[in-house]
Amino acid sequence: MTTIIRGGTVVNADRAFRADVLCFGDKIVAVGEHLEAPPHATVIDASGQYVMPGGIDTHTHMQLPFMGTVTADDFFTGTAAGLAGGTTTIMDFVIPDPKQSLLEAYHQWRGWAKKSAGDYTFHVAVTWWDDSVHAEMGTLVREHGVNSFKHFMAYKNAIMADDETLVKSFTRALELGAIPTVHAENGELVYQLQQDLLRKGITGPSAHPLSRPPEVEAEAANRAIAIANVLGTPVYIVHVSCAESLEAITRARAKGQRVYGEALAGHLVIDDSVYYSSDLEFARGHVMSPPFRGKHHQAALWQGLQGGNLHTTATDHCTFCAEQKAAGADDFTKIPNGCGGVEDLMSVVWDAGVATGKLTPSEFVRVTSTNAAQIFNMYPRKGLIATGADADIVVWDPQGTRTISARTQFAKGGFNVFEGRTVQGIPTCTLSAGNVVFSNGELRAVEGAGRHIDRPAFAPLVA
Ligand SMILES: NC(=O)NCCC(=O)O
Ligand SMILES: [Zn+2]
Ligand SMILES: [Zn+2]
Repeated sequence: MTTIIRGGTVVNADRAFRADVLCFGDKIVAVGEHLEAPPHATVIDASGQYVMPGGIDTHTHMQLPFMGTVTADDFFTGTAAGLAGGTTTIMDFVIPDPKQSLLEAYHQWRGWAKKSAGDYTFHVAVTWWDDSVHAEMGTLVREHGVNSFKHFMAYKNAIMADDETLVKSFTRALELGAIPTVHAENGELVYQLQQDLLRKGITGPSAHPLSRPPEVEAEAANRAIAIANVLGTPVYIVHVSCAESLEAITRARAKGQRVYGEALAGHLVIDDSVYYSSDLEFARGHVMSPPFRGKHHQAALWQGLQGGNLHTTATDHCTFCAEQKAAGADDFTKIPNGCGGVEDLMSVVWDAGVATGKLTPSEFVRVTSTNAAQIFNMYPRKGLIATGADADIVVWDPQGTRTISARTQFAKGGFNVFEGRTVQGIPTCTLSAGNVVFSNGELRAVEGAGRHIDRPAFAPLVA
């Protein structure tokens, strides 16, 4: 299939320029002014629009078995929703049960992901430790294109990694040229605070943020950063939600440590008032960890993105419907943690970032794709509009608007944390591997068309 995108402004992380983009098969084969195209080529008119690398959502959970249930979006519906929003690659998580073989879990997730409509790749969680985990990390890196390992410092009595696991896994990741990543929350403190709140009879969703204050996140972020510093490993902190964690990252980076941070679209624009709604279904719908925070944390996160101390944007897309969330109607600790957003990531970051003047279009590309591609070693295949790169492209109308609603979204779960928000900046066309998969509101996602993206170790900018 040959496609030419004519008359737009190509935006890369380093510059923006007027050019046509010619795609053949799954690759970009030419970028330049007034390109010739074969007569049978599909022509996309991008005049007045931006032509940008498709988004990379560094943090999703499709079809995740979690807290006694399974997320509403599977790999087809979740990746298809991403394509509708201009996100063409997701980075999902293999999460082995404690004592489960990492390789067994990896193959399980690879099987589930075969139905993906867009490209995908996996971080693998290290939830326990013994010599077999050490060995399987090596196999995953050398034979399966995994170069990042996730550590949950929260979720005690489930998937929480203790300090021994963190130290041993970080050490192993360093040997292998892989990057350790952490969900930074002190799981013991969360557990104790939860029990305390339940004892006091505070059982509703408003207890959720009380059990996970910023200090709980900051302690874990500081600990992970200190461990990484002692061992000499890079470290990537997922879903940084508060000023205190960002301060830890900023301090470490100022001393030359390779620390990277991810901001979620939700944490950038939603505040903790959602937990105090009298509509308990609405409040439960927002239960995710770390929780939404007070407004000054949002301002800090934007400064982190602007100042280069936060690097990527993501959603932690992890959808549960109201019935699933109702499992915690009498006990907030039983509400499945997670919210959606993969479909809205690009528009929410553009609307609140670029349309308000906080980010330039090139900075937008940097934080929605290029940095992710570089940190996780998919660059220049992903995160760049250039000859030889994957034809994962979003044609972007910077003036176009849309009102986000669960009623019109492609994602499952029947709920949207951005409900009612009118965003400026929308995709008019998305190409995935050279195929038009979304055009002017029409989703043409194909089940199984997505590919697994191998990520070699020793990313040049990181390891
Ligand atoms: N974030 C969340 O609440 N659910 C998904 C699992 C995780 O990332 O912690
Ligand atoms: Zn997490
Ligand atoms: Zn997550």
